[in-house]
Amino acid sequence: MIARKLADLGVDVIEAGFPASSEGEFIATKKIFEEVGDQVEVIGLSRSNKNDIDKTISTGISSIHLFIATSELHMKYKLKMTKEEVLNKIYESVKYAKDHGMIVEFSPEDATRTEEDFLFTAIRTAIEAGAERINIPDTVGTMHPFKYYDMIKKIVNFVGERIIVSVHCHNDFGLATANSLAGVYAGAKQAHVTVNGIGERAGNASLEEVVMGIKKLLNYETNVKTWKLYEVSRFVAEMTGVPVPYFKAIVGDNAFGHESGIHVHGVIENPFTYEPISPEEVGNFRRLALGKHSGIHGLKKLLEEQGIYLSEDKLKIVLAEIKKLAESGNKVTVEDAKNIALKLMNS
Ligand SMILES: CC(=O)SCCNC(=O)CCNC(=O)[C@H](O)C(C)(C)COP(=O)(O)OP(=O)(O)OC[C@H]1O[C@@H](n2cnc3c(N)ncnc32)[C@H](O)[C@@H]1OP(=O)(O)O
Ligand SMILES: CC(C)C(=O)C(=O)O
Repeated sequence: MIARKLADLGVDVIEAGFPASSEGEFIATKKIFEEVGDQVEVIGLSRSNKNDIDKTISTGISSIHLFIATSELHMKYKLKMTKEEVLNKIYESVKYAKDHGMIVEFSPEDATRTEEDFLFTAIRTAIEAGAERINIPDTVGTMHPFKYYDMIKKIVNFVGERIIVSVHCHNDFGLATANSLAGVYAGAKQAHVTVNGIGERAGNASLEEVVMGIKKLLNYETNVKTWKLYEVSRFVAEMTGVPVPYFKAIVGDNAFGHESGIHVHGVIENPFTYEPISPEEVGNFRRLALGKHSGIHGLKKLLEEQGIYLSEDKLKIVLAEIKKLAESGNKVTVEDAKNIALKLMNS
């Protein structure tokens, strides 16, 4: 169901699963390919070994994302392999997948903590074996945008026009979106993202933020129908049981929420004063709230929407009541404002 939503949203690629990791992932990847493979590229994640590759191929998909770690830390403690062994694995696995007709994306896992010379050797090895996409994972989110920009720029120049460079950013320092945008600005043509930024630890770069950043901040185009972002976000939240944070950019319930009087006044006059994106553009909604920060303009508008028209003096009285209510720890609703106004009108 999520894959259908993503295909409809207009993403270019869905990484459907890791077929060798379980029967469920195998079936899901196969089914997703059968359901939406005619609309969107479906790719499967795989370690750099024959067993995982064979399993991925047997789902019927024709794109594979191969990865193996290249940092000293991961090679020594996790893989227990030498550099030479890792390079051999890269060459053999990419070549094997290519010989089976796959489109190959290769990731040097933990790329951003990999010694530079070795990283370039690993990338060159993957390309020589036939990889057509190189993904540069910031596996534990330790880059910052300036550094990641420089790194991606160098890699884009190194691999040339024929190879697509991709970015994959984790959010351990809250920089996944910023780093993804820095990578795209440096020439990456693909970004790995997840709906609502869900993922291991602090999560991955969020689809909604990266898409809107590319569109509005970099002024590049994607194929994503941005007005469906909110709907997809909520669908994934419901299916996963992982709620969307209230203050989440783009798709959070408060992403277009305004309470402060000065802001609400600005938005009433011209929404662009306090909304860099219009809520409709991402399928979200504007929410004007009442509270201790409210001002006359916003209160007037909310009451008039309820059919209540008060003089300036009366509005001031209602506003004072609202602030008092809010400051005593209550959440103030439009209904509260309406009741206060009606009481005043009848007194
Ligand atoms: C940064 C990332 O996101 S990487 C992708 C993360 N995703 C996953 O891990 C998918 C879910 N994983 C799983 O279901 C399981 O971990 C499996 C099926 C992949 C492997 O399970 P197990 O065989 O029980 O091994 P386990 O997970 O404990 O250890 C991983 C093994 O893979 C090896 N390995 C890790 N990465 C790679 C790689 N890219 N290429 C080859 N081997 C690798 C490790 O060295 C270790 O090998 P060992 O068993 O010989 O010591
Ligand atoms: C497999 C790779 C791309 C990964 O998920 C990571 O390094 O974070």
